[in-house]
Amino acid sequence: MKVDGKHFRSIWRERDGWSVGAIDQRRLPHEFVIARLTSCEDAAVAIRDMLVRGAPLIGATAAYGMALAMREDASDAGLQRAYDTLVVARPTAINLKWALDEMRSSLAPVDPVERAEAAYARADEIAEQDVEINRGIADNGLKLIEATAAKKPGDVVNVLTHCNAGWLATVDWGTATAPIYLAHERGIKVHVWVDETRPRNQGASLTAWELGHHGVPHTVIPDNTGGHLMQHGMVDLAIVGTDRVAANGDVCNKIGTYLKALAAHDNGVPFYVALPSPTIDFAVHDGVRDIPIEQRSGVEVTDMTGRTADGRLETVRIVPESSPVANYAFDVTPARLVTGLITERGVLKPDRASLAAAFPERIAVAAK
Ligand SMILES: CSC[C@@H](O)[C@@H](O)C(=O)COP(=O)(O)O
Repeated sequence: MKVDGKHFRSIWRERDGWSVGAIDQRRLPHEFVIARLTSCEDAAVAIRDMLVRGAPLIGATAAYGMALAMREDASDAGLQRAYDTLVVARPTAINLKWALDEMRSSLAPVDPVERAEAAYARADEIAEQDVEINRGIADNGLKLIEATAAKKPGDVVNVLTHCNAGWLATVDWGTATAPIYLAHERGIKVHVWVDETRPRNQGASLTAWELGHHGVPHTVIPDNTGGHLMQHGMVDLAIVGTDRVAANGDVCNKIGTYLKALAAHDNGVPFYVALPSPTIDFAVHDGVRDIPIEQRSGVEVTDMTGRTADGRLETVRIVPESSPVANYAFDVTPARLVTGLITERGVLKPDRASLAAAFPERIAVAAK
């Protein structure tokens, strides 16, 4: 996607051929800063500290982290050590484990002398595959936006989204935003309601920044606004991303997604989830019960950072010093509240049979 006319992906191999460039997402929307990752530890810290975030990008970063690790120590022990370091960086997005499993199984049979080269090649493939998958999601989700547009000729299609499931959260295009970008490119009038997404404000900081740079009309709303908009016919459809979809179609995504799905259900607003197939976890049968929910530092809740009028970044506390806080980073929306899963292989019903029929090769892997 473009930033000030220049094409960027969220992660790439630098010109030196071995170090890895990534946009430091903690600094957006205030500053556009590129970070250079030069070790497996750098990649693990980038994921843990959310320099990079978003399920597919976490997976791609982990893949490059393995490649960086193979430059340092390509032995069997080194391979396992890199896997163990990266796999615990964040617990909820299953793309992390998916990418590491892919890397480990393709590298294990390779002679250690050739492992570093093979690791970069496989990491590049994982990144390219993400872009291709998201293009598939764009095509399949576009049909839903087109169908909505056809019902209100000349009118704007209003899409509500939560968190950032845009190109910054993937390698390119995004998942939830991919159909929106394509619809915009095709001349369909779309407008996006962007949930601010407390506590880290990925909607206000990242989705709004992305959409703005791409010229897509949008409005940032406080997280509590969606229900009101839906009651008044101001949302045609909701499209969100996901960090893990269980075999039964339950969807884990950024905290607050469940509440939006409830409001959508109550108001007859279609609620779609866009997902690349690596986000499906066939090993988890009941998402509400079994998907691990990351709990993050309370500082994300108590403190807010922003730019002052004279251009300084300032962090202020907004909660009384003595009040305890809780920071659950994700929640799970039961499949019964999801209208459809927008995947690279079509829009699926959120149930075991549909997921299994569309992605049989993933079941075999989960069963191993
Ligand atoms: C295509 S990204 C889908 C999800 O990863 C996204 O909606 C989300 O919840 C991101 O959470 P984050 O905590 O910012 O990594």
